[in-house]
Amino acid sequence: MKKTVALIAHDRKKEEMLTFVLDHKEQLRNYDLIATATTGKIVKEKAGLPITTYLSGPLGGDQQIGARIACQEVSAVIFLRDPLTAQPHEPDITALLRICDVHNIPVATNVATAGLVLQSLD
Ligand SMILES: O=C(CO)COP(=O)(O)O
Repeated sequence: MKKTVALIAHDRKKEEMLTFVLDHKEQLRNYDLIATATTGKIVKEKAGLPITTYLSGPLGGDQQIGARIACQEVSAVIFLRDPLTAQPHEPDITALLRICDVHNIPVATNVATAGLVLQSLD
């Protein structure tokens, strides 16, 4: 069974996420990808990778992905947070990071770490 990798990026990090995905496209094909709505739409349309999307982060998407993590269904999370902008759904973001720690799931919050996490998944 394929491992599942979650991709999430805040608005000012979406371009960085797209560049990361394009740079790692062949490797990412090996995984079932899941994402919050807008991040997933960009990955699907601009990188052409199949991806399952949930709600947008502010509407509950982080919590939906968190639920999958809690069910042990996600192998790694790449979450490019915007550290310079306050988010209305900050509690959901904190909860997502917390649930990764609860279940010892690797979570990368910048592209440098994301590269290392992907390398170690194979
Ligand atoms: O807000 C997000 C994560 O907290 C991301 O949601 P979108 O991918 O829908 O922009």
